[in-house]
Amino acid sequence: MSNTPLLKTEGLGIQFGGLKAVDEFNFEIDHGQLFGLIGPNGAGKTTIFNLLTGVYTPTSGQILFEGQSLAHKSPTKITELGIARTFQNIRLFKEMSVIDNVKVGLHHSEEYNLLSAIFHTPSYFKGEEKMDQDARKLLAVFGLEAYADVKASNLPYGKQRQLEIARALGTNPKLLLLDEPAAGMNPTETAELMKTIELVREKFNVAILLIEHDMKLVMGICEKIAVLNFGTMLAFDTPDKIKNNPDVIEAYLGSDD
Ligand SMILES: Nc1ncnc2c1ncn2[C@@H]1O[C@H](COP(=O)(O)OP(=O)(O)OP(=O)(O)O)[C@@H](O)[C@H]1O
Repeated sequence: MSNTPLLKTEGLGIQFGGLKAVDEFNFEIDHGQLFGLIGPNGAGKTTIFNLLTGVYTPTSGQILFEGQSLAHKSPTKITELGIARTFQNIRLFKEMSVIDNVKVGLHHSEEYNLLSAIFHTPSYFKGEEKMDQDARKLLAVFGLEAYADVKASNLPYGKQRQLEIARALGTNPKLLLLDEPAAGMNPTETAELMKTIELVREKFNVAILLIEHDMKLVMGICEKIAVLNFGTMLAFDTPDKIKNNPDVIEAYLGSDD
């Protein structure tokens, strides 16, 4: 079992009508690794996240998570198995408090007994208390504990993105997928985010795959980078090699991004 990669895709593909959005995508990531996924707009990056999380069903190939096929598994089941994500456009429960947003994620990992919840038994209160403590611990990692009772929509933009990551971590993932976490951030927020991502990887011992257009961030923290172009993998290498790969320069770095 120790040789089994955390995540492996074999010939993964999906077609929408005549368009092969992702084609023959072969990729591997192991426990604790921090990889990037880059490529021009429309290259298929978010589609890959949607395939990995069960939002889309592949039309070819397969996805193995700890050696187990994810075929026909629902997004909820996939979260339970250990894959969590954030979205390109922040998807928080904006009217709820910061801490309640984290608790929503924690429900996945808690043994939740419906009867005890309805009748508010002592075990319900104990469960609630534990959830509250766990949520506060997670917020503390992101320096968000002082904002626990603030409405999520009232947080500054950069902190909303951090909260989304905190909520995803609440499901106790082994693999965290971050979709353009620096989108819309100013340089100070981006620099803070880079530190947060590295801290999360160390503290939670989680593998991270991130889609990002901010090259400074990607090149600065990723061990390896997969480059996607028109749905196919153009290169999969270390940041230094990617930077100097002529195909990549032409397809991506030379484009408007
Ligand atoms: N549900 C869908 N139905 C039809 N086409 C789709 C669907 N989802 C994605 N596509 C198409 O697949 C291609 C890849 O889109 P995707 O959003 O994965 O790109 P991306 O690399 O994430 O781009 P960006 O950097 O702009 O977010 C695009 O041509 C897109 O229009």
